[in-house]
Amino acid sequence: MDVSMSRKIIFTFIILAAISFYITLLFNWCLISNVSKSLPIWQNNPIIHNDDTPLMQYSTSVRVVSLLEGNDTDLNDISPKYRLLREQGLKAERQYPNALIIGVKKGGTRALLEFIRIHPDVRAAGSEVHFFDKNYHRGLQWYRSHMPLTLEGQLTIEKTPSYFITKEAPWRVQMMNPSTKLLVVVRDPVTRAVSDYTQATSKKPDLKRFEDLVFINGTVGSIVDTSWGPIKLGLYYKYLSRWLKFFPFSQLLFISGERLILDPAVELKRVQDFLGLKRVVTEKHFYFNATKGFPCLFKSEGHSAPHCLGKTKGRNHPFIDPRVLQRLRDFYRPFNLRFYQMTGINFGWV
Ligand SMILES: Nc1ncnc2c1ncn2[C@@H]1O[C@H](COP(=O)(O)OS(=O)(=O)O)[C@@H](OP(=O)(O)O)[C@H]1O
Repeated sequence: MDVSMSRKIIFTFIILAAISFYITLLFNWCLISNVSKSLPIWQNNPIIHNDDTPLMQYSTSVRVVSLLEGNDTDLNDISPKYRLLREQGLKAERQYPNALIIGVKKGGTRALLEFIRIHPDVRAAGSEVHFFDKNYHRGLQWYRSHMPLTLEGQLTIEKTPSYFITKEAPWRVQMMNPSTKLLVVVRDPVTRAVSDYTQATSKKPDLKRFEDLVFINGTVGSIVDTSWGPIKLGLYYKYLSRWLKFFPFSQLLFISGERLILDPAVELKRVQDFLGLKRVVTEKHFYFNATKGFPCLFKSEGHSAPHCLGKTKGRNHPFIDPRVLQRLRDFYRPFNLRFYQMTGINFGWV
């Protein structure tokens, strides 16, 4: 091999080495710049989850927040949805309820809550909070912490049916907010008593027969035992007069439990008007489920598919001696009349 030939080989080798070095450099630069671009994306998009537990991911502590149920500090979160809300001047907060479904037990209170919360301007506490009866000692902050997050303009609603019969509840609610709107779902006290009893037997199957508990000495002709819870609770006028000592009549709305089953849209129209809401919940939201025998929903906040209320709503009632039922109707008649006079509504219980 002559000298000029070996020079050519060395020269070609140098050129090739330079090109390969340049390509490697270019490749590494692209790689580094892409990785650094993707890092802020991880940081700006924390994973949305229903739990508050921190999640370790990509060796980084990622705060897990729920858009709907998080606490107030979640608002400082940099999730794009919150940023969007903030940019629009919207702030999500927990607030005390503007309206309460105060009763009556077994009147159809769950149905009312589930129906009204379809409304986009309504947010509801999912379970009964029992603040104004059992949990009052826990304080208002505790109560508020059990409320859902709401945006400006949205109403907060809570339902605990035992409020209606709790002696202290009227003044306690008034102390919280004298403008609180009060919703009362009422139902024929006779069927309500049977419904109450049916629920009690589901928890205590060895409970005496309804017929044996209704009367003081257990016989049909004798005195109705008004100390027995299912009977006492049907004396609506008595409980209502307590509430009227603390709230003007205009702040109460009475919903017929029977109409809520037969024609939910009509009752929901009244409820929306009373709460100052646009009439959004209409007949289009309901269908009648013949098997269940009750109106059900096409969709709601938590379900995108048609669904009915749970198994504990719309139970089969036991057979009750018709003479006992008639005796109870006669017993309630004067008290119902008094209630009709107080509310200005004839609920048609016969
Ligand atoms: N749409 C629909 N689906 C199912 N059930 C309905 C509905 N609308 C009203 N109801 C009636 O609601 C009764 C239960 O009342 P409450 O929800 O107030 O009960 S509770 O006090 O919260 O336990 C329940 O009483 P029972 O029939 O005795 O189970 C129902 O009659």
